[in-house]
Amino acid sequence: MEANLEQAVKKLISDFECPTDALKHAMEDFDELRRKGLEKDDEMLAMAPAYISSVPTGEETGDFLALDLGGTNLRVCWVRLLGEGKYEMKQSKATLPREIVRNESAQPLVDFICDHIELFINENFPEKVGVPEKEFLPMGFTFSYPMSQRSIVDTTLIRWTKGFNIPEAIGLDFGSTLTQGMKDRKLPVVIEAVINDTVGTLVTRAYTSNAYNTIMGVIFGTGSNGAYIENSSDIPKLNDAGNKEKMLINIEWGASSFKSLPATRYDLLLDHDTPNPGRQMFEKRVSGMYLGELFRRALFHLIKVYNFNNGIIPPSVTDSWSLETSVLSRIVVNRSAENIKEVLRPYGIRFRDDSEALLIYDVAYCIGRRSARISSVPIASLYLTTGHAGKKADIGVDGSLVEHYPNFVGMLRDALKDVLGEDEKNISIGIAKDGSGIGAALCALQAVKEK
Ligand SMILES: Nc1ncnc2c1ncn2[C@@H]1O[C@H](COP(=O)(O)OP(=O)(O)OP(=O)(O)O)[C@@H](O)[C@H]1O
Repeated sequence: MEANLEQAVKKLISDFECPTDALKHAMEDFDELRRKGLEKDDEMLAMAPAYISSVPTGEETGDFLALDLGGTNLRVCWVRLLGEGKYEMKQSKATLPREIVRNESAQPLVDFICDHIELFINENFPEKVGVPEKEFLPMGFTFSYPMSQRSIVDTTLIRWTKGFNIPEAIGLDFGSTLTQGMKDRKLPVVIEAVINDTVGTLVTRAYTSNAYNTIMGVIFGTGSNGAYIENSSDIPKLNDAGNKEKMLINIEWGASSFKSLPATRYDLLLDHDTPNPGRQMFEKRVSGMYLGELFRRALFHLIKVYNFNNGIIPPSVTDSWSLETSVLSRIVVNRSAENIKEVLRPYGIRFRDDSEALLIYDVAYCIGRRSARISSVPIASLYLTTGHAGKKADIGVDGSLVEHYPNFVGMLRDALKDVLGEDEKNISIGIAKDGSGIGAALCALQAVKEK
């Protein structure tokens, strides 16, 4: 191993450190951004009221379709809520093609979604084809992009995130666009609720956990974002809360930029090469879409400047976005030279000796650890500033990163302990499995009840 390489990795690791003081400063920044977003629109944090005013008790029942348009996948589901926090679910999943999610026109996306709904209905509900409108299947739609809402179904897309770029759809109500697409195809479906996956995660966790004090839903998937429960009276921009005391708020915290958090050279280079430089800065350090790319950039630097891999830059390291975050998970799961060599061999990475492989482990580890530590900022800030300090509180989480990156929740808890001290023990964190699907069904149920 080259001594220079060891020094370079040490420096890299220290660049990815996130000291407790910086996290605490960022919590203050976050609280300021949160309050501004509650005051008026067009602030850095969208703070979008979801027009859902309560969380489920676990006793809800009913059958619903759910549609989940995430950053990576499309899911069409059938959900049966059984009460007692239980459910049955059937789903079909498709990866969203890049040329569809980066397109001048929204029509290819609408067609793609309608194709999948049609297939799902033909397979599971053939008896519904051709029924009159009052017999249509009620559907909850999880649309996880920054949107403003005027009611539980009326939305306006503010901007795309997570690598989507369909300019035509911005400023429009994507739920209506989709409804029109379904009408054109005569699909027997009616959208009853449009929600964000954060809200879906919160309500799903409340439904399934028996915790009674679920206060937040957090996504760690392609993007990262959260929802929480706010007092309607503390949302100055809300004109009409419809006599509802509480309101679930989708924060869009992926957009936060915390001046106090140090940026590495890899963050700056990555940001520069995205379609939205200077924006979504939290997301670019935390979420699944970006961690693999940060790792690729770190490898590139180590090869180019420190002769790692004998100075050979394989295509997996030259080509942007060619290293998935799942690669980091596979490295970090086992700190043995054998594992690291095996995971990185297909990507054209070779090691002079075992200690060099372990250095690369440390690089992968510090990128994931920083993500988990930064994630503590909005969670701890909300816990402290929305009336939960010193009390038990439960948080639902969902997304491939938190589910599959080894010990992500453990690292998040360590950071919470750093910033909250003993209060960390008051917080329970649990995966809200199938949050987008179950959550969409639960919100559709609430919408139907309130009609
Ligand atoms: N094993 C893994 N470990 C860590 N990250 C992973 C793993 N598998 C997938 N990912 C990352 O998770 C992201 C996809 O997250 P998820 O499966 O929750 O999809 P999604 O619902 O489309 O995302 P979102 O909810 O943000 O819209 C991708 O960016 C991918 O790189």
